[in-house]
Amino acid sequence: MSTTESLPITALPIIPLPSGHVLLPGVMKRLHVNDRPDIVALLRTVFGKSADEFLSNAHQIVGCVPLKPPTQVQFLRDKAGQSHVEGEPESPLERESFGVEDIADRIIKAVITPESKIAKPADLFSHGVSAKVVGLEERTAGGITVLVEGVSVFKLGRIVQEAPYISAEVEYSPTEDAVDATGQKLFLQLKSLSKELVILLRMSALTLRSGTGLPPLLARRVDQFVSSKDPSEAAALAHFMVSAIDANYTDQLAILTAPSLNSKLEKAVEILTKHVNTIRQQIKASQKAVIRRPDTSILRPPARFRPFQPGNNDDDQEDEHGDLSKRLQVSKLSPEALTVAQRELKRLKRMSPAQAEYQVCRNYIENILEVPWVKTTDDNLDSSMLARARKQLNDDHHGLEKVKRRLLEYLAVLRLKKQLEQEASQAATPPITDGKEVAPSPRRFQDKSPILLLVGPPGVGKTSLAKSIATALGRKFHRISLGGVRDEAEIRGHRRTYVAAMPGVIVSALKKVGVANPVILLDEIDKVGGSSFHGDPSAAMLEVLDPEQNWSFTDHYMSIPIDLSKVLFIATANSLETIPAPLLDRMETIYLSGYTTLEKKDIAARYLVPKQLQANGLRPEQLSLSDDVLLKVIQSYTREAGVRNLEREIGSVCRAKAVEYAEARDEGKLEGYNPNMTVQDVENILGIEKYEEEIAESELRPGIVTGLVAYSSGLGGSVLFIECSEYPGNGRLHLTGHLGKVLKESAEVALTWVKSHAYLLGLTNDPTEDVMKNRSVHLHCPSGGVPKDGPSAGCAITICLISLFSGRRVSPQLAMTGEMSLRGKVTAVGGIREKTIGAMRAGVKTVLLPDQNRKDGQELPDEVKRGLEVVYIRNIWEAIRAIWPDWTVADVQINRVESHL
Ligand SMILES: Nc1ncnc2c1ncn2[C@@H]1O[C@H](COP(=O)(O)OP(=O)(O)OP(=O)(O)O)[C@@H](O)[C@H]1O
Repeated sequence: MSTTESLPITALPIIPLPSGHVLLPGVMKRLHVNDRPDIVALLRTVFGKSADEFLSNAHQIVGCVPLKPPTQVQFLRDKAGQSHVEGEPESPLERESFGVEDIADRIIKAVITPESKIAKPADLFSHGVSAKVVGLEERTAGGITVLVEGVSVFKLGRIVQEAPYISAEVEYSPTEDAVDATGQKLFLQLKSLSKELVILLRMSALTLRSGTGLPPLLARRVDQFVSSKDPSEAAALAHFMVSAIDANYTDQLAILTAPSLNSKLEKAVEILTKHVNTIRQQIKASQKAVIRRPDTSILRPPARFRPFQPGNNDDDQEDEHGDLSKRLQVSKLSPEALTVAQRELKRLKRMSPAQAEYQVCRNYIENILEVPWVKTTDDNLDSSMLARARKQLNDDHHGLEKVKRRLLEYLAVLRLKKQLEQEASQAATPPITDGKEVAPSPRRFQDKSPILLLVGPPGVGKTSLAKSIATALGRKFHRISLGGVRDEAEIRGHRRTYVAAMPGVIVSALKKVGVANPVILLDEIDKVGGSSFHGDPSAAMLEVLDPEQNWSFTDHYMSIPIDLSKVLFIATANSLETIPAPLLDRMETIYLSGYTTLEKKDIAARYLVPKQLQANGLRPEQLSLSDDVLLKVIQSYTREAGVRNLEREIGSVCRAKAVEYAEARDEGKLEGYNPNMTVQDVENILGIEKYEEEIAESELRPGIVTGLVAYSSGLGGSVLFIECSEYPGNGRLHLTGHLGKVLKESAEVALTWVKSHAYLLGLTNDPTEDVMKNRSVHLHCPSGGVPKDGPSAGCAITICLISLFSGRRVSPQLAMTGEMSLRGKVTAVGGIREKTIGAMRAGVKTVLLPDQNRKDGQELPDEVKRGLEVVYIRNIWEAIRAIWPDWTVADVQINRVESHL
């Protein structure tokens, strides 16, 4: 739109614009005037000297005329927007700094910094723009700023005056044409380019650090301004946009002199397109730069602490992605795992390594790739498997016949199942697509073999049995120690949302062995913590150990179902008491009881001595340990159900002998070295005896009875002395010796029974007399520091009280165990094997066992059967008869009276 007709002025005072500046209609411009007496004179004359005069003359129009572009030199601008003149490029760097391909050959010589000078009429460009002076400002740095607003384009005519300022006749350009169809198209193009530019400038405010971006508020305003324009304002939009982007001098001059609206719009579209492309490139380049040099100074340690990382650049990142993709292609994953891994890899490719999430995602993919989803080792399940397994178990372990038999049964079943599986899979051959193996269908044969639980005292060979099974099967072996696991996350892994999240022990074990069918030993399953605020680890074990569920075990970190059905789990425990019932229910228990002295001697001779000789660098002929020596070590230096301490003591003996041998050899006195070890040598090497025969020290007096105890900690069995003493009192029973509740109750039951049968026993003269009248009894079990509990001392306490009241002694070589009811009935107890072995070790000759334990008695080791006389009793009367065969008082009562209540 033109305002030509409303402007009658034909001669205008002219402000020559500073070099490189162009004013366009509708646009405001600040002109910094410094050292320009011509402009100061113009302003004084035209607008008066005072502010009031200026305001009253504010309608005055001036002509703003740009300077002619130098004809002999071409202006070019570099990326930083500086003007340069054409010339030969001096270096690739110089060429690079322009980054404009089409001027690559011509290029740039020097930076032009035009000094302000008083322009002459000859310097003026042919066209200019009439403008309103809308403001004047004094500058702090000196000079003034003139604010002008462009009104209309004119052609410069005759110069009317040259000094003190230029004044010239002007000829306004004709009214602009109405917008035709082409103009309409160009206008729309210009509008959309303008909008795109605003968006790009907003984006660059986020990505570029150079401050080229547009603040959001301003961007919105510009956007609104552009949107509000209609085709009739096409020229105004062109002027505004070309000025706003600060297009180069020649382009602005081209707009100024455009002969028609369409050519102006065409030029504006061209300028804007160029500009939009440049900004796009800048944004792209800046994104690359972010990837190349992530500005993560906050996230990273300072450079001097940073380890050297070779080639931390784009290529490395692409290598990493390529490497992961390759591994993904070759790894055999389950279909679910493959889908997840592909999805995560896609996510990873979109991320910048500077993002914290990048490493998390990468670790996750690595973990998926490391888990053996389908890879297995071939089981040695051929026809010779059972014979081989039997040999392996026998080679590694002495005795344990029952356990070995059970393990062989287990392996036989496994083999039969495997055969069935093979037959089934042959019948339904898996589909092959594109030569690739198809993952097994979820309805395949599931191996639901029971999970074995080996229970027994420490050092009886539970771990080594599991290892032997793995060797016999040819499977990989891994041991997971569950002792002290309190946190469910240790078994199931942490969710990935946590910092430093990891998979749980089960997945870690699979990653370590690298196959899906290892033998995994879950050691010390009885020491897994119960439910707490950390979750319930034993509940997590339920899923692991349930053959019905564990084919789709879900680790919190992996969150993909993992098939554990091919894993052979073997658990070990020292006692069953702390294992939760549901967990116990899922396992098949195999008991391993402690070894007898003779068994230990055999184990030592066949396995431990050769092992320790080798460990200490001795040859078999350089040390010989006789049976006596071994027995001495077993009986005087170890007291345990297993053989771990025994192995350690044998190790000490071997070391001492190794030193002796080495010294003899070094001194050349080998002929004086004696490879045979004597019992005396053992005492010299191992020091004074740690354990002496307990029976030897016990005195024979009324009120002392030898009971039997099996330690719940799995330490085997031993004897337990029960001592009673009476003192004048009011019938009180005083109990000491760290006794548990059940044991105390047993003592009360025993006292009640004795009181009620005192007359029959001949302890009182009158059936109505209280045997406890005027006396109190103190019952004590020595080793007061060791907690004792359980009902099995009932019989022994009763006998102890009877012995005290009757004054009859009980032989210390006679021990007894059995729970007693209030009717005097002796009932079954546990741990018979441990108790009898302990009794024999302590020098006991006769044991009284409940008749109900006859079956356990029959299964006792031959050595125990030979060394101990076992008497089975059904009630306390039978016990009395067995202990004091000469006591006739009670004899009469045995079969007639069982109970007096
Ligand atoms: N019957 C046996 N024959 C040969 N060696 C044995 C026998 N029993 C145990 N050993 C040996 O005793 C040592 C300890 O055994 P192992 O580590 O298997 O005990 P464990 O029952 O697993 O103990 P814990 O409950 O403390 O883990 C091993 O060196 C093992 O070879």
